[in-house]
Amino acid sequence: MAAIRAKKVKKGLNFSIMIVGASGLGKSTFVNTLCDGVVFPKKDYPSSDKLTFEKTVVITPVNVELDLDGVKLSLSVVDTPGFGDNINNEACFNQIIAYIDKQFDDVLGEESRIKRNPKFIDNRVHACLYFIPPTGHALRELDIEFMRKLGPKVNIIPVIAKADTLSPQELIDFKKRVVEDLSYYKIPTYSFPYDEEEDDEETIEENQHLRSLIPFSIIGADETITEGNRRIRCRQYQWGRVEVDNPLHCDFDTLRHALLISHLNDLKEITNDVLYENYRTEKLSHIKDDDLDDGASGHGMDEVMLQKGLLRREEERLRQELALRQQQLKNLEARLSASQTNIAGQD
Ligand SMILES: Nc1nc2c(ncn2[C@@H]2O[C@H](COP(=O)(O)OP(=O)(O)OP(=O)(O)O)[C@@H](O)[C@H]2O)c(=O)[nH]1
Repeated sequence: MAAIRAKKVKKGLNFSIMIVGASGLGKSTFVNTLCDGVVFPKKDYPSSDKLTFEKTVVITPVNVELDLDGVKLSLSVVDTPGFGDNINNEACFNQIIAYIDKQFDDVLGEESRIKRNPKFIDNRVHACLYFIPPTGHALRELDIEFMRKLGPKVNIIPVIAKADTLSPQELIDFKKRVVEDLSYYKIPTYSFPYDEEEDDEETIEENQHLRSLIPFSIIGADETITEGNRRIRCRQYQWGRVEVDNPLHCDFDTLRHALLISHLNDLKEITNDVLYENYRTEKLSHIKDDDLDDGASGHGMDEVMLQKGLLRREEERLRQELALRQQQLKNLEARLSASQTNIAGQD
């Protein structure tokens, strides 16, 4: 299975990830580290008195072209700054969910067109990284509520932000509590699925390992140093440094590999075959109900389109038949008038 995924990646692909979490949790730094460049410039943070007003969530997709060992990947990063700052987060939830729905609607609309738009861009979100604050306690009500709302629409991958602020033991305990909460509150997240009967041992082991890391611990780099031939992306402290790409320090590198290489196609397939399909079914069944409520005879968008096409064809057929009959009538009238002239001549 892993080999098939790697083959598909070689063709050059597009992929869309959404980054969600409270302000200041290191989302922009993470994206810059993921892309190994400055996608989002470092911000000047306002003083605490300026943070009291309510911010609006601005949904801003940014496209980045990545070269992963010769493989071109067009990555769309959907950042959602400021989520979780407001006392009432309902508006933020709605905006983020509306963004995901809009991408599904665009694909649904495109599928229903008789003539396809060759320039159509599919912007459906394939993975949503949900940044959990490193509180060391458990999931907050806000995290639970939001992930439960998002889960049916997008592959959620929970991550612990700024994992370097927790000691190794605190991190182990926090991960355990988050996993318990995810299960207790039945929060649908991406599960690194595998098939015990069909997949090979290596694939099963890889997925089991990835599952065991959920929620992934993340550290964002704020500088890069060179030691000999080694390029080290890290954060430096008085007591030492944490290395972002070192699996002993955090799960960043493993997550990056899963997201952009090994599980990219699986995330896209689940988005298309499961999440979009569920959305489409629900949406079309609502259209059907609305049609029935209105007394209309259509059965969902596809059926309405079909009925329209059939009606148009019937109209065309009747038009042609009318033209034929009119011609036949004209011929008959001409023959009648000719025979009347003959009769008059004979008289
Ligand atoms: N300790 C630690 N600090 C981090 C980490 N990642 C980012 N930071 C710091 O946290 C601060 C905020 O980082 P940003 O990346 O701007 O956070 P953000 O989530 O994008 O913030 P908003 O765009 O306001 O939502 C910066 O000073 C970063 O240097 C990390 O992994 N560990």
